[in-house]
Amino acid sequence: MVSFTDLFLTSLLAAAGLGSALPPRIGTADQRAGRLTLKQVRNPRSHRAFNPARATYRTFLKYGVPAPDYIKKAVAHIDDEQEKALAKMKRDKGSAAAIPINEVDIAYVTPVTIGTPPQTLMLDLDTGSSDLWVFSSLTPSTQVRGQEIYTPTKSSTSKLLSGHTWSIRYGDGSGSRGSVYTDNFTIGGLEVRSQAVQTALEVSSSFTQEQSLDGLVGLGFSTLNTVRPSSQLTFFDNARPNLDEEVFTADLKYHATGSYDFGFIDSKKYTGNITYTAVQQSPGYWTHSLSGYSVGSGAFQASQISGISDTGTTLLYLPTAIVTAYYRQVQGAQNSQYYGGYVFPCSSTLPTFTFGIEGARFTIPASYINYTRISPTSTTCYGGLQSSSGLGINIFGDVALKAAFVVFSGTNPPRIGFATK
Ligand SMILES: CSc1ccc(CNCCO)cc1
Repeated sequence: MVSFTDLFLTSLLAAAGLGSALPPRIGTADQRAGRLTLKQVRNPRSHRAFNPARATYRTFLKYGVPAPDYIKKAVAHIDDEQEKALAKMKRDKGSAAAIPINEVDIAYVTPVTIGTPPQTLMLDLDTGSSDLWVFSSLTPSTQVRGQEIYTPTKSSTSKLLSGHTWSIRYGDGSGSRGSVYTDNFTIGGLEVRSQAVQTALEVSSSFTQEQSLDGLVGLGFSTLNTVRPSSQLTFFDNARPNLDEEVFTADLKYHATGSYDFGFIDSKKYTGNITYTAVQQSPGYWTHSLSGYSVGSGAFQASQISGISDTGTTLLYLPTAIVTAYYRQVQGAQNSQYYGGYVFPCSSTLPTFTFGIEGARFTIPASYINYTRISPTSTTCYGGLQSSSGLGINIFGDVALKAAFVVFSGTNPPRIGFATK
């Protein structure tokens, strides 16, 4: 059977007025004694796409005929087109804003679009969980207070994932549950077709009260997803195969809009080098260790502190011994049962808090730890650093993460990187 390549070459050679001077085939199938059979194999080292004009050019060279100019130009034309095509494939990326939902950065939301035509919602990208759920047309109106909702029946690309349900409870006691659709979903220009979108049939009161938050995008590992009978993949796990780099980055800011990037690391967003450290992905959080800490100008205390980097948790929760060492430096600070944590006079001068990632050091400004007044007229303030003793896990929440540029790397094995900014 004459192959496409043969036909293509013949036609090119014919066009060049060279007839079918195709090179003789190598590798005859003849098994008679005294004859040699050579099996052709693909060159495993050739990563470059096949450029037919280059093959023709070589044929000219092989038969000692100077290749016409247009053949040389054709080689370049095809190389350019292949280069551009490659640049488009596996080059997905996205970049979107991370907007604080109130004046003390209790959470950050990011605009996303769902469905056809696109419905825009503001969702909390949460590395501490792995469900993508939204306020929806199925959420009782008594539980919706100003949130944008996703209405699957208005999307021509929505599909019910029949028989599937979900239910989630977060560390702060909030929660939600519901049904599941798949639909087109984009963040910052990065699209995932048929992303599982979990539609809320019920949300807890703390979600109802957060009127600027329309749901969550879980960016933990998909093993934590609560959809049953079959669990669903996160947006990042769905997008990963098409991303230029298997990463997403968080650049959260203090009382300002930051950003999340997918598929690339923007060198304009950080200074110095990124220091990476190992991630344990079981049971599904971005679990890693700090290499130690220091309070204010005090000496660095080296100690492996295991915890989770969680963009969906507001504060920094560390072992009681570290937290008491910090507040011992704050005149009038106390661990208040009444207020449920460490409080201090708002007029206090707080020390900075520094944490280590391997050999690197990241300092949280005192202002981040002077988190908020107990009430608008109170002179008592609540700390951004609190004890993790009641949680059973240390949580490096937004108070810590906004002091760095953070790279969540979905490579195998996964790792997490921190850089100053
Ligand atoms: C009520 S506002 C709210 C935002 C995010 C979450 C989930 N974050 C915790 C674990 O990452 C819970 C409540």
